[in-house]
Amino acid sequence: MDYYILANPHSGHGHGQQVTDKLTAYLTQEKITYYLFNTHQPFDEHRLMMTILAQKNTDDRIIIIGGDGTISLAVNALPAEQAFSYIPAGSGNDFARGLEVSLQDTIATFDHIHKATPQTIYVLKYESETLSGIATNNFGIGLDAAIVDAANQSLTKGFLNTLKLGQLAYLTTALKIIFAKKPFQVTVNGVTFTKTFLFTLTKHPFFGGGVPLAPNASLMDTDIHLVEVDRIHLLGIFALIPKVLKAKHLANQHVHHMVNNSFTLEITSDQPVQIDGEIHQLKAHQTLRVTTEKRTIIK
Ligand SMILES: Nc1ncnc2c1ncn2[C@@H]1O[C@H](COP(=O)(O)OP(=O)(O)OP(=O)(O)O)[C@@H](O)[C@H]1O
Repeated sequence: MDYYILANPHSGHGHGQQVTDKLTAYLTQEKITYYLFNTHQPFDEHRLMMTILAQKNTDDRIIIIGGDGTISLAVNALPAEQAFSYIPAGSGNDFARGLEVSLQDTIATFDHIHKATPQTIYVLKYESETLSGIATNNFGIGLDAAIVDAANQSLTKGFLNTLKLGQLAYLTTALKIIFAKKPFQVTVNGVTFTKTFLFTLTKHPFFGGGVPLAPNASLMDTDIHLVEVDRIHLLGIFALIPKVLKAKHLANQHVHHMVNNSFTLEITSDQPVQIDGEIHQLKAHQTLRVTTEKRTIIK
């Protein structure tokens, strides 16, 4: 059994390179055969995964090293029946938090992988006329899309990440966007929300680098968690933020939490959507269906 490693050396501001170096040194020392495929540019994951799939034998294993963007792109390139392992090396690492994989100890994570047997997890699968794919983290419409878009571009994120306060980047950007973002209307599984501010579907608890948006969500079951927050006055929003950070927000009257294994929704105005941190557009009056897809992880 050999290892095929797909690594993004740029993830986590260079942490991907450090994690890869640590792992490959250990594999060499342990005389475990591996083949390393480093991404050379953004969105290189699909091409590399195709090469790996063409070269590997059935009993060889795939390890993905990177952050949330890397794991999302890599899983989208993988056939559903192909097992994979993941060693986190990003800045947010929400998928790794959801999987309960160590964010620190690369070698311990590999040792677990090496001895582990395959397990089933469920990730989001989304389909509309113009958008389709797999989301390993979250699918968000409106506010969180605007926040992710702005946070990805903001200089603050890089600065705060160097201080290991990446979560704050989303928070400070969120504060700015909160003043500007208008509510929108969405109908989901027959329920209409007329003044939606934040609308996020997720299979695991975390959002924006460890914020527990859906504290009871799990990758191990088929439940999809929808968290919807209404547009309320600014004081109410500010009062809600510490509650979200402490996972106490679901009891708030302006927060709606629905759990189902399938959601069908439609919006009445065009909105930005963020899918695993990538920004797309969702058109008004297009039906979007979100279900789960079974995947196999070795962790
Ligand atoms: N060699 C490369 N140079 C620049 N960008 C790359 C390279 N390889 C991959 N990418 C891009 O990096 C992005 C993924 O980064 P990733 O999300 O994994 O790290 P991160 O942002 O540090 O972590 P997190 O999302 O967990 O905060 C993807 O858009 C991917 O295409």
